[in-house]
Amino acid sequence: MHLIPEWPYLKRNESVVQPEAEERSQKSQLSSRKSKKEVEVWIGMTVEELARAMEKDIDYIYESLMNTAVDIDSLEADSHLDEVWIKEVIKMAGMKLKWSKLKQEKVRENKDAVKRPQADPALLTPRFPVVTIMGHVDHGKTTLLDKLRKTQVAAMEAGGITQHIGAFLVSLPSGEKITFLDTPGHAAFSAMRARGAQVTDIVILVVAADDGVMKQTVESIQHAKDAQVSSSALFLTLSLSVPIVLAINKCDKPEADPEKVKKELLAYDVVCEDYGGDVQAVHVSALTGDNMMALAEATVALAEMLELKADPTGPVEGTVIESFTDKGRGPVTTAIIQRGTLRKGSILVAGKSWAKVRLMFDENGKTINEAYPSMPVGIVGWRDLPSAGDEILEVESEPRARQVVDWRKYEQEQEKNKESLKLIEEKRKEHQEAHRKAREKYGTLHWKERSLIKYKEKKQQQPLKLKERVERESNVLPIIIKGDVDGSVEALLDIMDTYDASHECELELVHFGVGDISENDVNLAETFHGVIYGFNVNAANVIQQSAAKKGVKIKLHKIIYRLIEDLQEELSSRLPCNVEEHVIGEASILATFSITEGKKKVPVAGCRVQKGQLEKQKKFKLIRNGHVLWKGSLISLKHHKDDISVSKTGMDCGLSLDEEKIEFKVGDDIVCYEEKEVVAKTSWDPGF
Ligand SMILES: Nc1nc2c(ncn2[C@@H]2O[C@H](COP(=O)(O)OP(=O)(O)OP(=O)(O)O)[C@@H](O)[C@H]2O)c(=O)[nH]1
Repeated sequence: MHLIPEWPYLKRNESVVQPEAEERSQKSQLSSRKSKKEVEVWIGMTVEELARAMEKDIDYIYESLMNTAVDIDSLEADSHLDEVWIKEVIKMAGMKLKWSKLKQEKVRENKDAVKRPQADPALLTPRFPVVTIMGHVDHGKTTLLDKLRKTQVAAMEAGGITQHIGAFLVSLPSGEKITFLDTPGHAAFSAMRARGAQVTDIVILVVAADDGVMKQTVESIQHAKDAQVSSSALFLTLSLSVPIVLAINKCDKPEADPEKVKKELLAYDVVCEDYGGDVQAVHVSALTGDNMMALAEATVALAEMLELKADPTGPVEGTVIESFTDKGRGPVTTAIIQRGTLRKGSILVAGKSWAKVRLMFDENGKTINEAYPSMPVGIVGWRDLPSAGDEILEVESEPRARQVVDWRKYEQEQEKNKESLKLIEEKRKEHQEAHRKAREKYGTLHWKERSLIKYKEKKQQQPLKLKERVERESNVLPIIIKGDVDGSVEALLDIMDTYDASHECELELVHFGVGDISENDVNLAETFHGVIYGFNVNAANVIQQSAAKKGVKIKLHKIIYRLIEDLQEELSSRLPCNVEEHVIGEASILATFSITEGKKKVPVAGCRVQKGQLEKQKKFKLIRNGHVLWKGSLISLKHHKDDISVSKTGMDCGLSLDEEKIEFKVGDDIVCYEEKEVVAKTSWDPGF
């Protein structure tokens, strides 16, 4: 690797790979090491950051990496450099590297809590099914759930008040139990699936017998097919869909046609038992409660076939079904327990929240002390509100819960950082593409030469000399750009490139370069009536005084977008003002007649002022059916026979216009207005 000797920005003593260096005595090597400049670096630093840390310009970094494996063409100021290249550049510059403690990213140890491995089959005990009811709008999901819930309430002591906790348990006379989720079907299902959580063992698909298979029926089937089964008996075949029980509803209606429903479902691979498949179909009426028990039994029968089992021992695992904030209790969640047994005092984590369980209750609001797998339970004690679908895991202690939440927040932060890096990378690629196109046009010329060619091309397109144009037209802004380093001038020129002829004021680059503002810059600006923009450069007092004398504006900035804002303002100030009309008064024409003045007949409009006032000295327009027929001044404004200067709301007046050919019509409108100049704003927005 070597540096190009003629590179102008590389001072001799900055070159590292000096063959003589090896021949130096140990003593001199030691002393040179001591005097080496120390550069603070960190992983992921950008080209620009490295240049700044080394007190060099960006081109220095490019040149240093020129003959390495780095793809220079795709390297931008904000490109992140690999650790190896950071080291290489520092080494080549003969500088010493120091890893920054603050910015160096330490790889944090993963402190997340995770589910336990599959339970030993010997520990598994039977559990009851968790069921979701799905189907098309108005096919009777809510009525069905209500009926099922009431069966339960009736089975309990009369007058029991049910509480909506997103799920409820139904006990059948046979002693079997079913947990129904009563969260809005699709939304809850999708939220849980999006988080990879699956709590449903069975879907009851409700189809109205008088309506048949509809759009959301098909979507529900798709949801059931896409979902994964949480059933322990089926855990080896995770790709299996959630089994369906078909509830053909509204069978009490005379127009009900259950057979049509079954036939229609064949097209979606839902094959009922009558058709040789394994889907049980139950004809029900959610309204009358007919066959409710048969539906529950069909569900239990399917659950038995699924051999649903869970491990009720060890730390709890579950899923958040719903979460809400209760005025008195704070954040509350409803959960379905899937493993272990939840007890008061357990420490849980879910999403980025944790809880020490203070209170547990069932759907009847009754405090419970334990919740087993498949049981819906309300949990109080959360620090923040977890989301539906979040996985609940029990951890050993509060400090451990805090650690998990901390880690998850950190991980989310990292994700966000990655996303912004991705965005930066996309921007870099866009720039790279623009550069590639420019290179196709200009070959491998240095950017300075490219800018000069572009500058000359532009000049050729505009044959009139700039000076003459500036003198003739006020909407031309000649500018001179000075920057501290090549990189900043190039960046500014790139931004100027986004300015095109479609913008109302012409932007003319008269001169650009690196370094402080000079007398020459001031002279050029004076000649062309231009403005000097300096980025990270100075203008000595004498220069400032000379500029002031010559009426030349020097604008110095240290932040690039401030410079652009300033330039936008300057461009705006060169634009002609916009003229806006302000209405002073409106009148409608009630009668038309003419008067004789000398030999001439002058048409007169008899008006009533409806709004504001008419002022004789202001401008007027005549409007018919929304179209402006005339704009101009009045030659007379009268009240009866008297000349007046103002006619106010509600007053009648007669007026004649400075255009005699106009014929007034009853119903026309007269508008009195004035014109106001409004400062225009440039439409150029380079996106800062
Ligand atoms: N005749 C008859 N009407 C029913 C039956 N089940 C529900 N309905 C009526 O059908 C209408 C819709 O019932 P819902 O239970 O609100 O239907 P849904 O599927 O929950 O509707 P969304 O919540 O909008 O998706 C209501 O007017 C019910 O009274 C039934 O078995 N027979």
